[in-house]
Amino acid sequence: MLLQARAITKRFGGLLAVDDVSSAIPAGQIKAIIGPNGAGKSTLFNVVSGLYAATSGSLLFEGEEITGLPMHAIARRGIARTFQTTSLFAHLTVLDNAMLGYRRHTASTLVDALLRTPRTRREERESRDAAHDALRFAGIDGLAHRIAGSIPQEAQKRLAIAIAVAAKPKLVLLDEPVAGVTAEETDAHAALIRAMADAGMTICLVEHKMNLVMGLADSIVVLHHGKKIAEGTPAQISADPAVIDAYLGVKAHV
Ligand SMILES: Nc1ncnc2c1ncn2[C@@H]1O[C@H](COP(=O)(O)OP(=O)(O)OP(=O)(O)O)[C@@H](O)[C@H]1O
Repeated sequence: MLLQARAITKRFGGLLAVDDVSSAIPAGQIKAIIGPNGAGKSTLFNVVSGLYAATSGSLLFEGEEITGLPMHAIARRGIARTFQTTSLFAHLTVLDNAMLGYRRHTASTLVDALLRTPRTRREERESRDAAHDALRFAGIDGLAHRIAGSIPQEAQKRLAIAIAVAAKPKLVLLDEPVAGVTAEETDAHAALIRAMADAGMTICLVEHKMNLVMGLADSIVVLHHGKKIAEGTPAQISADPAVIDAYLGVKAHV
């Protein structure tokens, strides 16, 4: 298993946002987390990526304990994430944003940077190459020198993915990758996510758009009031009465 979550619980005061959730993601799999608003999906992501410390439970990545490590340490292990709300540096270029994604591989200190040591120059070259590769992968290398805040929203979503890809991660956490994009663009994003998996990245995504989830995921975890109520293939999940009751049935009426 690439990632194992064991009995993860996250409490905010009196609220149990994530309640005793266990799951595992084998390398190469696309795992989706679904559930109604407030079910605890983003909170679980935030625990896995190190933004929040779990109240209890443990996380193993490549068999090693990562519970409680800070975000940058988790990123260095090879876990990248995108955020639901775009978290780009809007005033920087598309290329600069993608170069930031590569940071976990660089070791230059401020002194190196000021002295422009050979290490700094080599790392700049490497991160530029990795950033261009990631932008090409996401289909937006043509926008490399544009200001990130000025490109269309769909391209910004692609950039968020490119930033994650530039980190050359083993596991990518995608938080609502197609929120706010059109149906047509959703298909193109699905193809991009599939290409990430084909390139060797393991994917865990939170998404409300069921057509994307059902078409893409190898396995789905369903959360409801912080608890895992089901886990299985898209066919198993779409036929599960508890899931239909808690989520899919409700969505059908919206
Ligand atoms: N930082 C926080 N402080 C306090 N409560 C929080 C915090 N973050 C989330 N919560 C609460 O935890 C619960 C789970 O929220 P979470 O955002 O994880 O749900 P979600 O399934 O991602 O929902 P959505 O689909 O709307 O994004 C909610 O009741 C939410 O209000």
